[in-house]
Amino acid sequence: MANKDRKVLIKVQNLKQYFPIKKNFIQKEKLFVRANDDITLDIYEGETLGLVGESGCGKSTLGRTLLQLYAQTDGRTMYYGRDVDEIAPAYVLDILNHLVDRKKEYFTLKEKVENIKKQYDALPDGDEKYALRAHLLEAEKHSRDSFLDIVQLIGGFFVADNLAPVSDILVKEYKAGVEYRKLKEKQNEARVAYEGQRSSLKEKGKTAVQIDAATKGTLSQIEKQDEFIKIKEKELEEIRAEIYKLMKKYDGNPDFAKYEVYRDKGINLARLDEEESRKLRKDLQLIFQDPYSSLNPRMTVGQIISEGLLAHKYFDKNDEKLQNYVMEVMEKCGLAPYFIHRYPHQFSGGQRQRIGIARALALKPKFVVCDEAVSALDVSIQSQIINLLLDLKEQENLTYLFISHDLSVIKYISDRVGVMYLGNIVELAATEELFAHPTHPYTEALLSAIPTTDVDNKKEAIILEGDIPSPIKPPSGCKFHTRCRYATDICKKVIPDFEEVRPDHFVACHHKINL
Ligand SMILES: Nc1ncnc2c1ncn2[C@@H]1O[C@H](COP(=O)(O)OP(=O)(O)OP(=O)(O)O)[C@@H](O)[C@H]1O
Repeated sequence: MANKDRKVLIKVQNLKQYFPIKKNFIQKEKLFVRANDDITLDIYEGETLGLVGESGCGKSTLGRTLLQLYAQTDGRTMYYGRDVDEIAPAYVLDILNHLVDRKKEYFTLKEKVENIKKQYDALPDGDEKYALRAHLLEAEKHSRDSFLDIVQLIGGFFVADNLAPVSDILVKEYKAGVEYRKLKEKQNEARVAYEGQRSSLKEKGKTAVQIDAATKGTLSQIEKQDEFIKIKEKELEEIRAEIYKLMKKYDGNPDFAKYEVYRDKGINLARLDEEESRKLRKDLQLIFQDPYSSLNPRMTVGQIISEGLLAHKYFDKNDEKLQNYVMEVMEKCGLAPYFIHRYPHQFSGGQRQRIGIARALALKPKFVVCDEAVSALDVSIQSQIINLLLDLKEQENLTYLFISHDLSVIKYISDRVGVMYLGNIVELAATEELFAHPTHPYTEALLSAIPTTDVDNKKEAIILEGDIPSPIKPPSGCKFHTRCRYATDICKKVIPDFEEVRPDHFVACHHKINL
């Protein structure tokens, strides 16, 4: 299936993660480790995306930033695993409340881009122009970000000269929608509790008449609430009809459809506050590299797996079903249920990694970052864990970001592979395509270093000259130019675009190979 037909789970645009460095007294400027430096990437539902690159290139940082374990420095990370009104983030209401000002702000940013563009176009090729290009790209990015903030929420309404009435009605709809959803959720919980109460009475041997009498009060409350929910539903429908009427006023505008396509139900992860992020954390899980240090030695396996389940209120502490559920997950992950009372030190490395996997998967996540998840294990155990991860992915419909420096593991497990160098993804393609046609010189060098048993077809390993440059002051232009055997003058000056060279195969390089 072509990527454009697949469902995106996470959409990353121009993501930056800079870590500040403490200033000393000789140092004049504030310095940053540019661990992720402008990454744009779609992660599709159900895929395993492999991430490779030398140590320190920013793989772990990317994984953790996507999970919002670090507050990202810049860029957009949109998540489509849940509807925006399910989480009801405050940022959405804030944008809807300030549509008029937001649009003005956007036009100011757009004008700034146009001015820089004019200066840029007037300059002859040369250093001054190259320097201005970086500035232009940055300004374009800010303007686009501001545009997307608005248009993703209001679509075609963007054409309205006066956004005040649009703002009013959309705020009304948003508030009513969130209230309605909450009421429905509460009502579902009340119904489950009611059924639970009835079946426990039945287990205690009560007759139908006795059960009816004991639960009559709860039932009448539920029915009353049903009436109230119906009223709220009607109110919401009326607001939506009003919105539709307002939309009719604008949909004849030739630009309406153009803006309407930007409407987006995703959640901007970086804009969530702590409580909102917490609600999503169960969806986004991490399996660590080191099965030794990532498990608390003072907790039993049962406690380790239950911890997240209790924190996210899947179960109550005294719920009898908790232990059964933990044992079920353990079994799925290849751990005998009677291990539940054992401590981590009583297990081998492979078994500990299974505990780490069970801990993450117990929460029924949608997206899992596996950060060097098998690197600390013996080769024979590695393949068991990889196969377990693949089986679980199928069963639970998971999406993986699989980080590894080991290309054979990446080749085996991934549907697509991203190659990172000094904070950027320099090449991205389907696994087979990438291994058959490495198009970035860095990928070519990485692949040439994989040991092979094919004696007749032995390719010579390409030795990368020089050290990995510092991510604090990375080389100008293409960051790989200091070690690239094809580099020319342009590579030192111009940041290469991330271009699609074949369907769904992207590369950032001025001298692409194997084309
Ligand atoms: N919390 C942090 N504070 C400051 N710098 C950091 C932090 N985390 C990572 N870095 C720096 O960011 C860069 C990228 O590190 P990262 O761990 O993401 O790379 P990696 O590709 O995962 O490497 P490895 O395979 O060695 O873990 C490195 O220069 C690292 O020193």
